[in-house]
Amino acid sequence: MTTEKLRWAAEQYAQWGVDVEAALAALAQIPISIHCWQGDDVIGFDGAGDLSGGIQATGNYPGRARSFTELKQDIETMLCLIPGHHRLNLHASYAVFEPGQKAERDQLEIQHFQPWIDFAKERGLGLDFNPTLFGHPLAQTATLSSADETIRQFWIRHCQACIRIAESFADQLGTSSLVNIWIPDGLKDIPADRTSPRQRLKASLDQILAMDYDRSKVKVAVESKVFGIGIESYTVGSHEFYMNYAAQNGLLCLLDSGHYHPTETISDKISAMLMFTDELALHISRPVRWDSDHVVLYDDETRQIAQEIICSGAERIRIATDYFDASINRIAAWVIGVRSVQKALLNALLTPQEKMAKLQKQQRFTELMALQEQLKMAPIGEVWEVFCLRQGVPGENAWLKVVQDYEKEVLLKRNEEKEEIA
Ligand SMILES: C[C@H](O)[C@H](O)[C@@H](O)C(=O)CO
Ligand SMILES: [Mn+2]
Repeated sequence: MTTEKLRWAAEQYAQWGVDVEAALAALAQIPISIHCWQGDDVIGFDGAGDLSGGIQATGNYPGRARSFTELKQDIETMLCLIPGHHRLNLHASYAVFEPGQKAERDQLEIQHFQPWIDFAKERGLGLDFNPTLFGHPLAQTATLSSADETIRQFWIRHCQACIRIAESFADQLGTSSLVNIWIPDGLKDIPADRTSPRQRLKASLDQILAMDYDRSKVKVAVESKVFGIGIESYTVGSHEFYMNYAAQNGLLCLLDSGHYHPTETISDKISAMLMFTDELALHISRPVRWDSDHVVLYDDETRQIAQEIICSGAERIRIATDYFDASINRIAAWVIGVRSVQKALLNALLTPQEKMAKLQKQQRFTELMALQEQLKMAPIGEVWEVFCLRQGVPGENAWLKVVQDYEKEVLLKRNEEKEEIA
């Protein structure tokens, strides 16, 4: 039945000159860096402090992962429901300590992440990393832009420790690791001095990058933001700051789709940024009114982002997901979000891009619009089902039952059991 369906779908797409098998093969080669923090509402394991920094995981759905063991179990369940081969994106706050062991964030070492490396090695996953400059007593006011030198140096040491740890990820897993720096520094109301914090942030980044590390193994990215809760009027790490800093220092500029003004989209930025840099990093999220970190859906902007990724060359773009929804089953949130990104990438791979670019160049906009609308009725669902089948994961109508069974057998029992330690 599936073969018949794929044959019929392939015939439909062939009318537009699209090769379905080539699209399926290309999709299987595009890794998504899946964020670990959807599994536990960005709390982490080091108990340093409640989530802060102007971000929020809203909702209180039962069964949140409370330890490495529980989060690993949830990630394993999630990975069985997502087609393809991907990467795991960790935050430094997910350090795994032996009972009674602890380490401050500026003292973190590879031993604190070896359980994650072993997990990744067993499953053929790459690991990406994020210094955690929030949810900590020394992140209450500012971090890399702090006027308190002791605080600023603490966070510089933390970022340098994370680069050293990521270098070991790359050594042990044989794939480079992205270290993405995002800081929550900013002000609730109108600043008197926008310049000095930015001068301190620049000095901090210069000091971090002065360390000796292998730039073929560790790719450092910097992530901008327009505002956060409690820092509505000014963020030190603005897009203009990081876009220029990244270009001047050979870093990746990371665009988070929830970090711009409500009517501003990152899809339009991708081709412009890649005119002037070799690589770009993305956090695909879904803002609703603000950087609300809603689960990514198969919507217009996600499809546009995917279109730009495929047109620009997926090998130049590090794709990651970033959202944290605590109002629904957290494994379902992962599965829906990552599969939405993949569906959007498949849609882009099934688009007759050259044909459409030619219509634009010839200013045949009537035909272009008609073709764009016609393609919305194309049978992508049949092709997606075959992709899931070939990748050994349940199709659209089957994966939720697996999550619901897991919820009954595992997640709901967590509330009855005491919290595990490791
Ligand atoms: C937890 C992540 O580091 C965080 O979401 C950051 O990437 C971000 O987008 C903050 O708004
Ligand atoms: Mn982000």
